[in-house]
Amino acid sequence: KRNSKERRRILNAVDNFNGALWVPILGTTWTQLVIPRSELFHQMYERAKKFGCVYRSWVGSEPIVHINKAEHAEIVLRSSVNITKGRNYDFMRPWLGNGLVTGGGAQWQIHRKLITPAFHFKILDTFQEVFSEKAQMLADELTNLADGQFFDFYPLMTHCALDIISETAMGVKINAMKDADSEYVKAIYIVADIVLHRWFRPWLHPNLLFKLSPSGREQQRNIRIVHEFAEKVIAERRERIEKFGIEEMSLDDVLLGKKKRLAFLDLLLQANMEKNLLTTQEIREEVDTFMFAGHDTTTASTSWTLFQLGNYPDIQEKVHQELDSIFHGEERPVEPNDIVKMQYLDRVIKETLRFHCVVPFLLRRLTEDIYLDGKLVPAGIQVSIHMYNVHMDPEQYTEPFQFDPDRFLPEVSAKRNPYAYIPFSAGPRNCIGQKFALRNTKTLLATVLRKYKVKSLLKHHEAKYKVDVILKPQNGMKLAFEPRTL
Ligand code: HEM
Repeated sequence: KRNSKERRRILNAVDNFNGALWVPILGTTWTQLVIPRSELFHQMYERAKKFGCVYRSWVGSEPIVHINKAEHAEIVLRSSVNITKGRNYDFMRPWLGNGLVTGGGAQWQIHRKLITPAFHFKILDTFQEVFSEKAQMLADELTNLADGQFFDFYPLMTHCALDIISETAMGVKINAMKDADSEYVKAIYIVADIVLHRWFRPWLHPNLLFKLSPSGREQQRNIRIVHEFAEKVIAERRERIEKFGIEEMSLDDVLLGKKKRLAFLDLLLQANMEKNLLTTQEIREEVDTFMFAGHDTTTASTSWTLFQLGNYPDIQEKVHQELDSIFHGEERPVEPNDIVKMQYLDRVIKETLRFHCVVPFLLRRLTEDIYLDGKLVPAGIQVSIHMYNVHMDPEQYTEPFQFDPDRFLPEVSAKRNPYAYIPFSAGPRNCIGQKFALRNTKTLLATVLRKYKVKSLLKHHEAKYKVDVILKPQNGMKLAFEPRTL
C-alpha cells in the first residue's frame, strides 16, 4: 500500500505528461469503451502520435505512463530492479497463479533458475523430433484442404501447437489435432478474452465485484476446465515417473547427451519430490503458464508468417528457393542442422513479428524511479511498453510500414538500437521460450512450405486484431493452400 506522500509524488509526476481526457471512475478507459476491440491496437498507435512518445493514461484511479521508443524501453527492460509486473497480470492470477509470467519476488527467481536449463539448446535438440513429427502431421492434415479454397487455418494450427507443447514440455501426448473441438482451447480463449475485458472496466477490478459479475463467473467456469486439464497432464507424468523411476530422467544426462528426452515438467516434479523446492500447486501454476505461453504464441507466430507470405508471392518464392536448396525436394524431417541454414526464413519470421507483435504490450510497476527525456517517472507507478509502436518507429526503421525481411540482415540490424526489436521482451524477464518458439516455428513453416504455396484472403494492411493477452486475428486466419509443383 502506498502512503499519501508517495501518491502525491506520483500524481505530480503524471501531470507532466499529455494524455486523453480523464473522467471520474473510468479515468481514460472511456476512450477504449467507445470503440470496437479490433480498433484498440490502432488507437494505441494513434495516441502515441497525438500525445508524444511518452504519454499517460488512467485506468480508473491508476495512472500509467506509456513507452513507445527503443531508448525508453531499454531503461525499463535492462533494469534488474524494475522487474515487477503490472496490475493487469493480477487479472491472470486466478488462471496462472504465480507462474513464471505472472509471478515475482523470490519465488520467481527460484523458478526461473530451476526452469532455465529445461530450455538449453541440447534439450531443444531432443525436442526436434517432436517438432518435426507434428509439423508433418500438420502438413498431412492440409492434404485434403489444399485445394486453393480459403479456410480458417487458425484452429488447426492451435491444436498442432498444443500437441507440441504437451509432448515436449510436459512429456504427455494429448492428440489435440485429432480433436478439433477441444474444450480446453475454447476455455483458454474465453479466459484470456475476459482478462482484457476486465482491464478496461475499472469497476470490475475489485476481486469481489468481479467474481459476482457475469464475466467473472464465466471466467471462473472456464478456469476450472483449464486447471483440470493441467492436473490431468501432471497426474499422467507423475504416474510415469513412479513407474519408471525419476533417475531415468536426469538433466545432467541429457546435457551430456546420454538420454533421449527430458520434459520440463520432469524437472519440476523432481524438484518437488526430491528437493521440496516447489509445491504441487506451484507445479500446476507453471504447467498452466507453459501450456498457455507455449502454444498460443507459436500459433500466432506461425499463422502470421503464413499470412505475410500469402501476401508477398515474391518473398514466398525466395523462401521456397531456400528450402529447396536445403532439402532438395526430399520429404525428410527437419533436423537441427537444417534450422541454422534457414537464414532467409529467419528474417521473414523476424519481420513478421515486428508487425504482428504476438505479445503486443507489457506492463511493469516501477520499484525504482526512472527518467524519460529528463522527466521523472516515480517508483510505484505502472509503465506500459508498446512493442508495436517501438517496432514502427521511423527513426529506427525506414518506411516502417513496408514488409522487408532484409531489415534483419546482420549488417542492417547492427545499426539499430538493440531495443528497437523486442517481440520477446529483453533483460531479466525476457521470454524463456524464445529459442523454443523460433525453432518450432521454423520447423512448422519449413515442413508446410516445402509442400504448399499459400495465399491470404486479406491484404497485409487489412489485418484486424483481436487483442487479448496476445495478438490474434479478429476473425480467424483465412488462408488457401495449393500443392507446389517442383
Ligand atoms: C513467438 C513466440 C513467443 C513470443 C513472441 C513470446 C513473447 C514473450 C514476451 C514479450 C514475454 C515477456 C512478457 C512480459 O514481460 O510481460 C514472454 C515471457 C515469457 N514467455 Fe514467451 N513468447 C513466445 C513463445 C514462448 C514459448 C514457446 C514459451 C514456452 C515454451 C514461452 C514462455 C514464456 C514464459 C514462461 C515467459 C515469462 C518469463 C519470465 O518472466 O521469467 N514463450 N514471452
